[in-house]
Amino acid sequence: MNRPPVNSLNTEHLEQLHRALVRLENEKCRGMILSSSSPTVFSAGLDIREMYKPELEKARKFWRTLQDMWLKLYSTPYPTVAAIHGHAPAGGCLLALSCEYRVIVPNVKIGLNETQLGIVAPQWFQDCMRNVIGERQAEKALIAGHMFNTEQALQVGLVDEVAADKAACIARAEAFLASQANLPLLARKTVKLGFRNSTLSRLMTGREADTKIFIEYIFQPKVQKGIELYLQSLSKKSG
Ligand SMILES: CC/C=C\C/C=C\C/C=C\C/C=C/C(=O)SCCNC(=O)CCNC(=O)[C@H](O)C(C)(C)COP(=O)(O)OP(=O)(O)OC[C@H]1O[C@@H](n2cnc3c(N)ncnc32)[C@H](O)[C@@H]1OP(=O)(O)O
Repeated sequence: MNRPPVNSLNTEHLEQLHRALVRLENEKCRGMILSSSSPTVFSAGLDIREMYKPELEKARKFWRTLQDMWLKLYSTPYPTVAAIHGHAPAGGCLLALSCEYRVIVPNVKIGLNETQLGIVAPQWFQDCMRNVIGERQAEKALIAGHMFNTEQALQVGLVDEVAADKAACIARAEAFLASQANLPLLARKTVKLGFRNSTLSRLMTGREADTKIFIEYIFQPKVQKGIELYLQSLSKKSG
C-alpha cells in the first residue's frame, strides 16, 4: 500500500487494491505479502472523510468497493501474509486479519477500535476477528474497541510472529510463503476456502442488507457529529 500519509482506504485506493488482487489471481501468483510504504503505519483503516457528509451514491459505491476488495482478499487462491510494520486500526486490522499469516514489529497498535469512535465494526469485520482469536477474546476486544500492542497481539494470537524491524518482518513473511510453496495448490486452496466459506457467504448473501445498514448508520445526525469531532481531533493532533 502506498497512499501517504497513512494508507487510509478511500474508494480509489480500495479499487486499486481490488485490481491488484484480480491481476495477481489472473497471473497465477504463488503468494502475496501485504505491506506498507509508510515507516510507521500499516493502514489507518477506512478513510473517515468518505463517511463524513457524503453523497448517498458515493457512500454506497465506497461501501460496495470495500466489500468487493475484501471478498477478493479473503478468498485468494494463493497464500497471503500481512507484514505489519506500523499501526493497523479498524479497516487496517481487517486487512491484516484477512491474510493467512501475520508478522508484526515492536511498538505497533492493532485492533478493531470502532466502538471507541462511536461506530460499529460490521459483522464481517467481527467474523474475521473471531476466526483468528476465538469467540471470547473477540467479544471482549470488540466491545471495548481494544487496540492491542505488539506483545498483546502475539499473546492473544492476533498475530503469528514478532520481527525486529521492517526488513526482518518482510523476511519472515517470505519465509511463510516459502513454507507453503510445495503444497499442492488445489488442496491448499480448497482447505482455505472450506475454513473461510461461511464468513464469505454471510457477506455475499447479505451484501445489499450490509450496505443498507452502513448507509442508515452513517447518515444518522449523531453519528455524523461523532465523525466530525473525530476528524477534528485527528487534524488537531497533527496541526
Ligand atoms: C451493525 C453495523 C452497523 C453499522 C456499521 C456502520 C458503520 C461502520 C463503518 C465502518 C467501520 C469503520 C472502519 C474504519 O476503518 S474507520 C477508521 C478508523 N481509523 C482510525 O481510527 C485511525 C485514525 N488514525 C490514527 O489513529 C492515526 O492517524 C495513526 C495511528 C494511524 C497514524 O498516526 P500518525 O501520528 O502517524 O498520523 P496522524 O498525524 O494521526 O495522521 C496524518 C494525517 O492522516 C489523517 N488520517 C489519519 N487517519 C485517517 C483516516 N482513517 N481517515 C482519514 N484521514 C486520516 C489525519 O487526520 C492527518 O491528516 P492531516 O491533519 O490533514 O495531516
